[in-house]
Order: sequence, then structure tokens, then C-alpha cells
Amino acid sequence: MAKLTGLVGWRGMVGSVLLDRMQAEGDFDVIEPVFFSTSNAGGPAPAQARNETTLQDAYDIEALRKCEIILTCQGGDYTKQVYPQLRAAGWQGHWIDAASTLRMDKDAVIVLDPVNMPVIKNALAAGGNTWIGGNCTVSCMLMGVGALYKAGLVEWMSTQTYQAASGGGAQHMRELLTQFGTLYGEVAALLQDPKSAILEIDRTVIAKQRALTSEETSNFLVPLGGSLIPWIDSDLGNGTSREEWKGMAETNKILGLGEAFGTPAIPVDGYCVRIGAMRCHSQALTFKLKKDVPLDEIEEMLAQDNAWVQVVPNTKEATLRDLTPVAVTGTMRIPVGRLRKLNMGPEYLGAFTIGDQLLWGAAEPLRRMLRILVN
Ligand SMILES: NC(=O)C1=CN([C@@H]2O[C@H](COP(=O)(O)OP(=O)(O)OC[C@H]3O[C@@H](n4cnc5c(N)ncnc54)[C@H](OP(=O)(O)O)[C@@H]3O)[C@@H](O)[C@H]2O)C=CC1
Ligand SMILES: N[C@@H](CC(=O)OP(=O)(O)O)C(=O)O
Repeated sequence: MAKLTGLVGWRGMVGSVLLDRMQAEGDFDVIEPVFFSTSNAGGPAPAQARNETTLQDAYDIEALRKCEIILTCQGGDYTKQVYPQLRAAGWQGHWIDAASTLRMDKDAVIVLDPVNMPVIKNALAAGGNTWIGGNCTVSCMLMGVGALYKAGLVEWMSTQTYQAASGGGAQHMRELLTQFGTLYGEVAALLQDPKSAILEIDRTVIAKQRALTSEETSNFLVPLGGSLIPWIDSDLGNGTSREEWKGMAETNKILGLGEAFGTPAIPVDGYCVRIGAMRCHSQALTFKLKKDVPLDEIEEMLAQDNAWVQVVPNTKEATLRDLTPVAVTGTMRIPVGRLRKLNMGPEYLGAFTIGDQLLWGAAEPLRRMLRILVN
């Protein structure tokens, strides 16, 4: 019999992408879905509902307890409130979650099955029932270059990210576009005049950026349109942002490395930067490999790793065609390009990779975990 699966957070941005993917992959044919809401219990369930026509209350522990699986994209506050209550009530079902809240819990597994199926299988065999999607930057990076880690080749990795507005949520995307529109409006007349001075346009734009009101920057706190923000998530107080901390902590946990697994962790560090892209996270990677491996072997290893990675030849033409957020948005492709040995020596490898942070960065690992549980 199909497993009763509670869906929470399906109306949000991540949840909507998830529902589209579940529909496309026929996931609703193999589960018995129950739709929950934090704001509209009793309202109409979406078209994918089968037996239930109305939404259930996402805070109703008794209703949630009936589910064998709960998949939530509702966010960290919801997880913090509901998950402990459910477990305290003796619920032994499978909890699949997009939020970061439980990621580092010792009983939770960060799921990215094309990369860490053995870790997932071990946890399943040991009775694991808490499955958390990884940070979007980490998941997209590992989908692209996981082969190097699997082959035990990485001594350390440094990443410099270029993260899209969507990582902050839907309101952040709106704010970015509104800022671009405001700036354009400020200089539209000057732009239409081919004889106008570019430095006057520039002066007008920076004056407007600096004059944006707190309402116009309420999500990012400072202008992002025509600028960037080299800090994502909270300040850990040691010079590192929480997003940067996740790079090492989550990469190692996904791979089953580090103290908790009784093995040394691989150092990962770098800077996480918000830029004015819509929903693709990009990152420039520097690897120190444990040995000199020829570039063609590395390319072959990466290309063979999974069905979604795409090695992009390191030429200007291929890079402009295949290795931009515009090329990747809305697709499952994870291009890895700009692959070359760096001047520091033959063990130093450079790469650039991009992923849609709402697909591989959020929704896809969750629906794949659901399929692992129901298959
Ligand atoms: N944004 C991202 O890039 C990533 C997010 N995540 C995680 O997923 C969580 C959800 O993120 P995200 O989907 O961006 O959040 P959203 O704000 O888009 O959705 C979260 C919930 O807000 C409620 N909601 C209120 N108003 C609206 C509205 N107008 N349209 C849609 N939903 C509305 C819905 O709950 P209800 O139907 O119950 O009212 C919805 O499920 C995050 O908190 C985070 O933990 C993880 C990885 C990446
Ligand atoms: N912090 C990411 C988005 C995100 O939701 O990350 P996490 O799932 O680790 O909280 C970003 O802003 O781009």
C-alpha cells in the first residue's frame, strides 16, 4: 500500500518547485499524499491530492502522527516547533526537511543520494528516520565535483561563491528586480541619449543606490542591484559567516567524513557572496589534490560521476554558452567548467560550477529521498 505522506510547505517557493518535480517524476503515483497548511487548514487541497480534498492543520500533532513520512519545506521555525513535539509523542516516521535546523544533529543524515547513497543506506539499515536536504551551495558543488572527493583526491578545497537572490527567499528576488528597475528609471532618459556622458550616468546610479530607503532594501539590508554583498547568513563572531561555516561542516557530513565518523575532515573554506543573479548559485573552486592527476583524467572522472554533471570545455565559446546562471536556470544540469591546473603547481586544480539552487540546491534531494523510502 502507498505510504501516507504528509506534505508541508508545498505552497512556498521551494515547495512549488518540489511539487512540479514530483509531478514530472510521477511521485504522486507511488505515495498517498496528505497536504498540510500552517495558515489555511480546511482550505482546498491542491490538484495533486487524491482522497483528501481539504488542507490539514500543519500544527496538529495527531494528524501529522498518522503519516508514515512527512516532507517539509516550511522552514526552520516550523521544524523547531513541530519536530520535537512529534518525536516526543512517539512518532517513528520518516521526516524529510529542507530547513537547516536539524542538519548537524547526530541522528540526522544530510541527503544527496547521487553523492552519498552509501551514507544514506547505512543510516537506513541502522533505523535512521531524519533526512535533511543540504545547504544549496554545498549540494550544487558536490553534484558537480563529488567525483574528486569520492576518489579520495582532495587534500583541501577553497570556494568563492556567487549566490543568487533566491537563496534569501521570494521577497529577496522581488527586491533585487525592483532595485534594478529603480536604478534604470533614474537614468532612462540619459541612456536613451547616445551622447550622454557615461560618468554622469554612473554618478546618478551610485547616488540613487546610496539613497535607497530602508523599505527598498528591507530584505538584503543594503542595495544588491548593481552591487554585491560579501556576507551571507549570520555572523559567527569569529570572522566567518554561517554560510561559509556550512561549506566545511556539511561537505564532510554528507561524505561521511569527520569526527562523527571517526575520520579526519577535509578542510573546506572560502567566501560566500550574494550577487544579483536570480536562482542559480555559482562558485569558483580551488583544489589542492593529493597528487598530480592529468586534466583529461579529471574531466573523465567528473563527467562519469552522475547523469546531471556536464563538463564544459575550457574555452570562451563553451563557457559563455553553457556556464552561466542564465543557461542553467530551471534545468537539472550541473555544469563544471574552467577546469585547469593553476600556476601554484600540478596538484592545484581550478574549476567553476553552477547549479539551480531551487532544484539540486533544495527540492530535488528531498523528492529523491522520498523515492528511496517508498521504493
Ligand atoms: N529559498 C531557498 O533557497 C531555500 C530554502 N530552504 C528552506 O525552505 C524553507 C522555505 O523556503 P521558501 O520556499 O523560500 O519559503 P516561502 O516563504 O516561499 O514559503 C514558506 C511558507 O510560507 C507560507 N506562505 C505565506 N505566504 C505565502 C505566499 N504568498 N506564497 C507562498 N507561500 C506563502 C506557506 O505556508 P502555508 O501554505 O502553510 O501558509 C509556505 O509554505 C526555508 O525556510 C528554508 O528552511 C532550503 C534551501 C533553499
Ligand atoms: N543560505 C542560502 C539559502 C538556504 O536556505 O540555505 P540553508 O538551507 O543552508 O539555510 C542562501 O542564502 O543562498
